[in-house]
Amino acid sequence: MWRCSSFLFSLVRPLNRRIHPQLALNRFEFAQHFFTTEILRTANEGVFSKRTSPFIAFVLGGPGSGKGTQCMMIADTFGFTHLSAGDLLRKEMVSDGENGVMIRNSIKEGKIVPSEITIRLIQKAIESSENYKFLIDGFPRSDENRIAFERIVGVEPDLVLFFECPEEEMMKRVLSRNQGRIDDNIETVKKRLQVFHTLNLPVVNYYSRKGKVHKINAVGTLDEIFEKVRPLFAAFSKDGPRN
Ligand SMILES: Nc1ncnc2c1ncn2[C@@H]1O[C@H](COP(=O)(O)OP(=O)(O)OP(=O)(O)O)[C@@H](O)[C@H]1O
Ligand SMILES: O=c1ccn([C@@H]2O[C@H](COP(=O)(O)O)[C@@H](O)[C@H]2O)c(=O)[nH]1
Ligand SMILES: [Mg+2]
Repeated sequence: MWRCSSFLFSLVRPLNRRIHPQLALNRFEFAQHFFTTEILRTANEGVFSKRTSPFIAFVLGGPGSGKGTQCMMIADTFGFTHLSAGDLLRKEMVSDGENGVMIRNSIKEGKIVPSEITIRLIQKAIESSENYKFLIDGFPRSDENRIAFERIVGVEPDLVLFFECPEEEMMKRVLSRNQGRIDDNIETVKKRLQVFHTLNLPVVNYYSRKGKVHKINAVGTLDEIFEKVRPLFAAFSKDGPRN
């Protein structure tokens, strides 16, 4: 679906620009204009069947709060595509791309990679997907990230999940994760927690004021936490339409 819109967008973009800059459509506007009918025809998921743009849930929480773990369970159960911003950056980091070294240094220091880079990776993943429902895990990390996403991609999240977890628990989980991540060490975790408080939380507060945040107590077994998450996605099914 979105891959298709991207291809067609690339065909009409020069035309848009020649006509009038204000008439140029961004990619999602284009998808809305040209694919509304198809979504209406194929969708079969209650209130969301009338959607004309992708369904986007931002999944936020401190390091080790369980975002990735719960996203995998949501994706498996409800047919979402799970896009972890951190995973996309780690993949880019080991590719031959020009930003590899900068991304590695940022992750090692627990710093936030420039918005344009992360957004480009997320946007590419959305556009190349057949799906229309996405979990964006670990993004936006700052108000600057959030504003850039809204400006570049032109959509707001439909809901925001926030996993609330005590610091000692997050620290314990990260330090016993054992996946070979370069930021799973005590020095980097301390920095990441600081960034979480100063830059990530304002994003949660912003969406709270807009009534979009669903706060989940992230302490408990995986299944206990998933049972709190489940009702938020009840309108979706695993075998629901992907295009
Ligand atoms: N409810 C839980 N109880 C105990 N351990 C958990 C729980 N949820 C996840 N974990 C474990 O904690 C570690 C961190 O979880 P996860 O990778 O899902 O966190 P995250 O929020 O994605 O972290 P990061 O932001 O660092 O990517 C993993 O080893 C995971 O298996
Ligand atoms: O939007 C993002 C997401 C992540 N980063 C960088 O990656 C690491 C790890 O992210 P996880 O989500 O915990 O896997 C994070 O500390 C940042 O350095 C980012 O810059 N922007
Ligand atoms: Mg994660």
